[in-house]
Amino acid sequence: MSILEAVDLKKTFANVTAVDGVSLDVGTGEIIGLLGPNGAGKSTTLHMLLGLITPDSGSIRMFGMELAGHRVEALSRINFAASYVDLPGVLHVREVLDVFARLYGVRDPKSRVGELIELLDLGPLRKRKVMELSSGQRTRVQLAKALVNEPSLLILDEPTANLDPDAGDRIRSLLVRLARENGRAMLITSHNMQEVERMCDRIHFMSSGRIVASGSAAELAGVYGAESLEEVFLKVARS
Ligand SMILES: Nc1ncnc2c1ncn2[C@@H]1O[C@H](COP(=O)(O)OP(=O)(O)OP(=O)(O)O)[C@@H](O)[C@H]1O
Repeated sequence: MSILEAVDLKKTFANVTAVDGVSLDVGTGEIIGLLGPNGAGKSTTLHMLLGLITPDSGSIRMFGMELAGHRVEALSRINFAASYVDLPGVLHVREVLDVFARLYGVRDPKSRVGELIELLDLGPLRKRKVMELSSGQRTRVQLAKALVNEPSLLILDEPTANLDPDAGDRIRSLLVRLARENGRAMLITSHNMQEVERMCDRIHFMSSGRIVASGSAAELAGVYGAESLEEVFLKVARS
């Protein structure tokens, strides 16, 4: 079942065309990767899908509803994590998760927050202020926050950017498990090609605001005569 369908999205800031006709869809349990060089338009695309900025044109449907007319209902079923989004720094980790659980109307906030603390290995940090955490620790809190409402669609802008190899590996395994076992759909951006190769069912390469290549990692490697996704990236980015 299609959870997200975006058709022909366009966004221009002053004289910069950030997104120029992007169409994509995400189905139940699918992990879709959005790749591309710096400035390609990935975050702008995600921000339009999240309703944070309004597209100049194009349409977005989530769970069969037009986002523009059903924002509250659609957005209550998705969630988002990015390292550049600040969480309330003076609150303790547990308090932050509790606030978001209540904002999303989670039925039993206390037990959901307990589950997330366990899932993201935040036990030792639960009584620490968010502003005192390292960037990698904050990333784990961001991911816990993104899972608080058990979203059907997770939008993740570089979900493992600040994580050490061990924490990154654990988070990738967790996200893949949530997709495969719980049917959560995900749309992620990443500059880590091994991560994308391991996690994503389908990949879209963006360049100058457009999707210029799409397929599984294996399909893209075949099309570009490359041995790895990293090599595909270099060929696409430099072509
Ligand atoms: N609020 C804004 N005002 C003006 N220009 C913007 C704004 N947001 C993004 N842009 C421009 O739009 C283009 C796409 O930016 P975007 O952040 O979507 O790229 P990205 O693919 O996410 O890049 P990165 O990999 O560096 O995060 C860039 O040229 C950027 O400078």
